[in-house]
Amino acid sequence: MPLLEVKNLKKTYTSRFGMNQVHALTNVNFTVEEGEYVAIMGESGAGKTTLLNVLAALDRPTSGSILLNGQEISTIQDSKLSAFRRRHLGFVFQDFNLLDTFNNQDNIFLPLVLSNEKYRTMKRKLDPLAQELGISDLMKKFPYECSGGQKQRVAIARALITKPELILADEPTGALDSRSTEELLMLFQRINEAGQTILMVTHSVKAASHAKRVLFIKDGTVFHQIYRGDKSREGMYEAISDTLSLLSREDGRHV
Ligand SMILES: Nc1ncnc2c1ncn2[C@@H]1O[C@H](COP(=O)(O)OP(=O)(O)OP(=O)(O)O)[C@@H](O)[C@H]1O
Repeated sequence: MPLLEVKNLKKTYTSRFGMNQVHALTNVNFTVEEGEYVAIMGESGAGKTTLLNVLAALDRPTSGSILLNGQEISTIQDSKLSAFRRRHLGFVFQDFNLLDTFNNQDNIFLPLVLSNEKYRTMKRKLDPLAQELGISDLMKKFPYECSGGQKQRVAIARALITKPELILADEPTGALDSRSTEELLMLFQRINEAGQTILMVTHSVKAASHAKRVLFIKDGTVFHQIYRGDKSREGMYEAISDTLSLLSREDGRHV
């Protein structure tokens, strides 16, 4: 059984008085196996953020099915959604989403605090993770005292501390300089090699070339995919660039 199974997923936004409809996801089908590292690419407006929001159970699909470990998530009751997200998913955002009024340690503890874990248990989980991510010295600092790359590592610690089945990352390198981008990509690779499943939306060909598979979304559907296979990073980079330029042409359906 795949870790994530998305079937016939549709999302239509309807304006308040029903005058306008936008078919953001027209028919999305794909699966993600445990341990995969998948990037999602596509032009602006293709439906990537919509897809991520629906997968994250932050928004409801219009129809279709999303199974995470066999559990249908599109029909989970509102009252149970936050707990579901905390238990099963980890999030990494472009703008980090850290709370500036909490120090880094408390930001990382947040999902555990919400699950009523004891301080001692939280600390036991944090210490090896902070060490692995190279942020042990930053625990008492506040996010506004840290660089973008440091903040993103804190955000990754917050995502990983609950041992989620799936990390959903939305443009995680978008706010980072090239050195921090490289560090983050190496870190994602290490985390993935340690068994963590990652699904990442990105505009960056470089970021996507680190993934084991890239899905291309066009007009609200999965249009094409590339497997890394035994391609080098450079080979993957080229294959992604070629596909993107085909996608941007009107006759891209010949991919
Ligand atoms: N809340 C909303 N209400 C109405 N239409 C929306 C809403 N959110 C997104 N859309 C529309 O749905 C389509 C897909 O948008 P989406 O944000 O998912 O694209 P995207 O691929 O993430 O784009 P980008 O790369 O620019 O972030 C677009 O036409 C967008 O205008």
